[in-house]
Amino acid sequence: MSVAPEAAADSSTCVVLGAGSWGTALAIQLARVALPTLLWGRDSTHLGELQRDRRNARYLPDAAFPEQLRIEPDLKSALQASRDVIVAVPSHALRGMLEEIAPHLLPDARVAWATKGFEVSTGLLPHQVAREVLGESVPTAVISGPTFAKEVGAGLPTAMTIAASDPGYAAELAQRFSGQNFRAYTSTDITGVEVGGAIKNVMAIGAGISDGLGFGANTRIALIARGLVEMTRLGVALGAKKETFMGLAGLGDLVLTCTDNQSRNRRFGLALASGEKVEAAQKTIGQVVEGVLAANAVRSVAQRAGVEMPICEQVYRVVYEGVAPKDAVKELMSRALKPE
Ligand SMILES: NC(=O)C1=CN([C@@H]2O[C@H](COP(=O)(O)OP(=O)(O)OC[C@H]3O[C@@H](n4cnc5c(N)ncnc54)[C@H](OP(=O)(O)O)[C@@H]3O)[C@@H](O)[C@H]2O)C=CC1
Ligand SMILES: O=C(CO)COP(=O)(O)O
Repeated sequence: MSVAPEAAADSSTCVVLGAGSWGTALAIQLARVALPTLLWGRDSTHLGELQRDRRNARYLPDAAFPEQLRIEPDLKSALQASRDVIVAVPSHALRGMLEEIAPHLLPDARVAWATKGFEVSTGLLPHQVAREVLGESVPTAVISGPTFAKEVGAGLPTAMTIAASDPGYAAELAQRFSGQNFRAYTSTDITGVEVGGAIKNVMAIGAGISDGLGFGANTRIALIARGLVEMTRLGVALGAKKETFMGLAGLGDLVLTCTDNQSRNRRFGLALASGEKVEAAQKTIGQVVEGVLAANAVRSVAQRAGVEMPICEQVYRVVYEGVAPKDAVKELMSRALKPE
């Protein structure tokens, strides 16, 4: 396999790292709007299949690759071909991925990530991890919002948020992704956008548990509305803007993930409510379930920040302490009454 020479020479080339469902969908979107796009993944056998089939049968089987999408198995070559790097690996792999690419980035490289979650061992948000690894001089951005990979792969109308401290970079990246089917909004509130993306996964587990136990629409919406309060409270304590949580990367992604079974986090919650064990439920889903790690990380981050997050706390207890989902709900309902 090799990179098409015209792709390597073109300054508009983007490289996407991570050939799971989201990396593949993002690469398809960039190629769909006619940008030369390289997709790299860590498993060369899998990449060979992508090259052969012109689709990702394992992670995104229904979406055929546009012509502008090329598979690049060599990480260094991919990074030499483009200054615009988009990282789409799970949160547990983000630091390692950034460390691996750092020595090979072009001098004017810009790095964005689509990862949702905190780093569990440190409680750091992705932009804080990136700053530790890449330093201050590399322009960085986060891509987030209500964006199921399957729907982006299918070209269905979608909106997302791109946040960067440099508004020019966010605007340029938004321009690159946007097309007739896709609209990217910009923000400078990196912390808010990242907190939204991390917390909504924990809430989606909660919503799956609630629906799986047979509770109704009232319960689901109470969870979403109070979940938004928890998310906002933590975000603001960490320096985010309150308004960000009313946008695509806050409320938008929270509602999407809590209400649709495309969400792996929601399906994980449904499985727990049906009595499945944590490991078995993760195995059945067969893809990353970020809310499992986030439930753990958020607990420590919230405790450190002195922020009360009762729904996240109960999701943590179900996932890590084996508390029965029904008992977790009872606990939430019996909390002392307070003003909204
Ligand atoms: N899917 C979606 O709809 C969306 C996902 N996201 C976020 O995107 C991130 C990635 O998730 P998603 O693509 O969905 O996950 P998937 O489970 O679909 O795929 C995970 C991908 O990451 C790869 N990977 C795992 N560990 C490493 C590593 N150490 N180095 C390099 N690659 C690695 C896997 O490789 P391998 O196959 O070899 O294991 C696989 O290609 C998550 O943070 C998620 O929350 C954000 C928006 C939408
Ligand atoms: O982040 C997502 C949609 O915005 C994907 O959600 P899940 O990881 O729960 O599938």
